[in-house]
Amino acid sequence: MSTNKAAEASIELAGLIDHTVLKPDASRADVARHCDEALEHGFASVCVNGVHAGFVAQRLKNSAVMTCAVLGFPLGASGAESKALEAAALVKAGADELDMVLDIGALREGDLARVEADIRAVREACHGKVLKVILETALLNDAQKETACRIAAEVGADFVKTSTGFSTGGATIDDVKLMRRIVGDKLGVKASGGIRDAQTAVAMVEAGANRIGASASVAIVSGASDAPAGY
Ligand SMILES: O=C[C@H](O)COP(=O)(O)O
Repeated sequence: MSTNKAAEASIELAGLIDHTVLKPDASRADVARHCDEALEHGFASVCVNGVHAGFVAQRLKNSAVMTCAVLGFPLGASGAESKALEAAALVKAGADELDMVLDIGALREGDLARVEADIRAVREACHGKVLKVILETALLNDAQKETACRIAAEVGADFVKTSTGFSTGGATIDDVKLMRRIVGDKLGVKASGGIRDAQTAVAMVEAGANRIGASASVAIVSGASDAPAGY
C-alpha cells in the first residue's frame, strides 16, 4: 500500500473509534491526553466515566470529536432509576453519546420486562442523544444476545455494543455478526473490549461493526497501514 493510501485508511478507521479511558484510576491528565490524541487522530469520540464527562465536553468544545460517557458501568446492576438519573446528569454535563450496560442479571433470568424498562428509562432521560446498549456478550448465550438486540431496537437505542472491557471476555467476530444480523441496518454495532491492533479492528468492521471502542486506539491507527481503504 502506498504511503498516501495507508494514511487514508488510518484516518478512515480513526473516524470509527471511540477512544476509551475507563480505568478507575485515570487522572484528569490521562483524560486530557486522550482528548488531545482524539483531536490529533480524528477519533469519533473520547469515551470516559461520568466523572470526566464535563471536562471532556469542555476540552472538545468546537471540535468534531464527541463526548461519550458510560453509565451503569461496568456491572449494569444499578437499576433503572439510578441509570436514568445518571443519564440526565451526563447530558447536562455535555455528553453527546451514552453507553449504558443493560441489566445482565434480568436478561439471564428471562425478566425481559425489567430489561426493557431499564433501557427505556435511560432512553427517555437522554432523548436526542446517541444511546448505545452494552450487552456484555461474554456473559450471555446466543439466544440472550439476540433478545437483547431486539429489545434495544424496540426501545429506540442507536447502537448495540458488545462489551465493557471489564468482564471475562471482549468483542468477538461471531458476536458482531450475530448482532448485525439481528439489528440489520436499523442500529449501529459497536465492537469493544480487547481490540488492540488495526487487523482486529478491520476484521470487526468487516463482520458488521460501524464503531470500535478501544483503549489502544493510537496503536490501532498507527499500525493501520495494512488496513484496506474504504472504512
Ligand atoms: O468500552 C470500551 C472498552 O472498555 C474498551 O476496552 P479495552 O480497554 O479492552 O480496549
